[in-house]
Amino acid sequence: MLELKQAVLGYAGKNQKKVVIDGLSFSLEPGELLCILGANGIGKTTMYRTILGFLPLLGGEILIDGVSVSSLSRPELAKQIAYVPQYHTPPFPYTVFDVVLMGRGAHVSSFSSPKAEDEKIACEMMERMGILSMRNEIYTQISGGERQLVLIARALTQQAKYILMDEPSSNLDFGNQMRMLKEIKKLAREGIGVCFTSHQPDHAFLTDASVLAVESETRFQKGAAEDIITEDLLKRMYHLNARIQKTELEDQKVQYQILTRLTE
Ligand SMILES: Nc1ncnc2c1ncn2[C@@H]1O[C@H](COP(=O)(O)OP(=O)(O)OP(=O)(O)O)[C@@H](O)[C@H]1O
Repeated sequence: MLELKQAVLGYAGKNQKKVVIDGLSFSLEPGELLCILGANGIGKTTMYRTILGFLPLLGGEILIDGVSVSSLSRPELAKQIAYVPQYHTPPFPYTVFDVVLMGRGAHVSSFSSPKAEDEKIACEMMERMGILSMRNEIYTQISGGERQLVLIARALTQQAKYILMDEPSSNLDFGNQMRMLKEIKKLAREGIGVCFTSHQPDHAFLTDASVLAVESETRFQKGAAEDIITEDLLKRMYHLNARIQKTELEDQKVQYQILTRLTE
């Protein structure tokens, strides 16, 4: 289990400290799908970067199965957590295949090169994301949405226990958004703990994800999507008057939809 306990997240310079999130506690279980909601600038990326050790933890603890992530080496951490960033520009014009194969880094010792087995896994994951035919294209010359799919394939290739995704649907067209959501739901069913941020609360309903709502520096709540995403929450978080419509479907499932109108 990945656990944050009273975590204080932010930026510490030589003379000043900027706390963005203060006292965040939640856990992500293997096989759980968690959607993190929060307004722009609330601290979602800061949280990911702290979990991954790119930013120092300013207080509290971050643990995997009871062990502090700060005590893990880079390859040990990479076997536990894969990350899909919002933006990524590699320093060289690698091919799509090379970028995806980089996900095997933690599994290949520094003195050896990737083996046929690593290449097979990379190809399988490209196929899964529908980008195998792009394998020889230059990563810096493909579209933003295509890059997003490549980064997801790279994270899958890492075969980590947990995947953290920073707005994975932000550059994707409607069809690719739905396919990506289906894919991450499937990953969770396969036992991976998947956490994704989204600016579309609908995505939490669509995927039956649990939700962590980050409302302010000190106000957070986690629970089932239908309990957390309320009309009041949408007003507090997005300053929006919206209605949540509940529809009973024939197969006894319930569908929740967020309805908004543009008013003068
Ligand atoms: N390098 C930095 N130094 C100081 N403050 C920073 C730095 N990077 C980000 N911040 C601040 O941290 C806060 C949280 O930013 P963060 O990028 O984590 O938000 P976010 O929730 O991911 O936003 P968005 O939804 O817009 O991507 C913001 O106020 C931002 O200005």
